[in-house]
Amino acid sequence: MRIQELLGVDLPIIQAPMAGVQNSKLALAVSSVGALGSIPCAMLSHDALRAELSHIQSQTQAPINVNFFSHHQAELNVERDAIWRRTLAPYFREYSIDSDALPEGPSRQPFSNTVADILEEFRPRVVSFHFGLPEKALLARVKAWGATVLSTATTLEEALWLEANGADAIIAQGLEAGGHRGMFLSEELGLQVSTYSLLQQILARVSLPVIATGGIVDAKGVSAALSLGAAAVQVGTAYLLCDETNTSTLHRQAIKSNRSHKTVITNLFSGKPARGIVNRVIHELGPISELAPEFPHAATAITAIRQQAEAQGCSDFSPLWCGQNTTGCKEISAAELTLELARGVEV
Ligand SMILES: Cc1cc2nc3c(=O)[nH]c(=O)nc-3n(C[C@H](O)[C@H](O)[C@H](O)COP(=O)(O)O)c2cc1C
Repeated sequence: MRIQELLGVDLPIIQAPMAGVQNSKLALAVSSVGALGSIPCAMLSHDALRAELSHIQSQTQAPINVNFFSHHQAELNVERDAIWRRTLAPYFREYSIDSDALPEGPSRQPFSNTVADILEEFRPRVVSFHFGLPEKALLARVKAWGATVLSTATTLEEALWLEANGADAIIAQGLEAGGHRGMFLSEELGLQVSTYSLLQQILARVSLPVIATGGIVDAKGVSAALSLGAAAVQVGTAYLLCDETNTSTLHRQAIKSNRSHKTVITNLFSGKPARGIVNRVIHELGPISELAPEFPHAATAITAIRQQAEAQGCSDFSPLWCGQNTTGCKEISAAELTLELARGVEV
């Protein structure tokens, strides 16, 4: 089956779900020209999720991909958290923050039965997961209404695991990709490979359709990925400046600046590795810290500093998620960008 039939869309192009910078407005714009729009749901409350799904239902019959995290939610390790707060103490002092009285960081609950209850009311055609897949019974609930299930692999081993455990298509996320790495079997960053290498490694061993993602920003990139055998592409970073995103002014400034090519994989902002533009806190602490609490608990302390800094117009502590290739980022409508990308698809 062609991937367009599996996903219910005309174009083999998926707008990547991007938590924190977009909602259904971007997804609907992308969907309006025949590609698959996505909404990131990992940080939505149950009420907000229901509101987004109702809004989409009122606007379109076309499928929209709903995206969730399926990580194992670690308990907060109080000792490690205290060490982390001590590491960040100079910044707390700089911004006069009481590190003993921090509000909890942004919620990132894994996919759950409660969320599946809400989805069942709407029966979305495409559901994607980052960080593996939910446990078997929960995944079976999603598949029971006929959803196509996508999940991200960052290594060949992860792709083989996803194939054996119920994914319908695999998103091959290369090292270039912006945002969180979907890695779930190994934490070994040194084993992560670039998009085209990963795509070909997976295609050689897996029979499911493979969607290439990471560093694909224009028609030439789309064409290259498809000619290497990708069934579709997923594009994130290129959409970050589009009119329909909520990318903050500071984030936009960083993407448009002459430092946008300086991205690294860092765990400082959430506890899991993610790619973003280098800023002061990454520069001073180093991108990867053994001391950062486990995902998502690392977010609590740094978010408190980030909020104070951002209020002063400073992105020194902001997660400036961004892929390695920003050459396709344009301040145009998402429909225009999607149609530009579509020129890379042979018809
Ligand atoms: C700002 C940002 C936020 C992201 N958030 C998510 C997310 O919530 N869920 C997800 O599955 N992937 C997320 N990603 C990763 C994308 O799905 C995709 O792997 C990546 O954007 C592809 O690389 P590119 O940015 O070079 O196009 C995010 C990426 C970015 C840039």
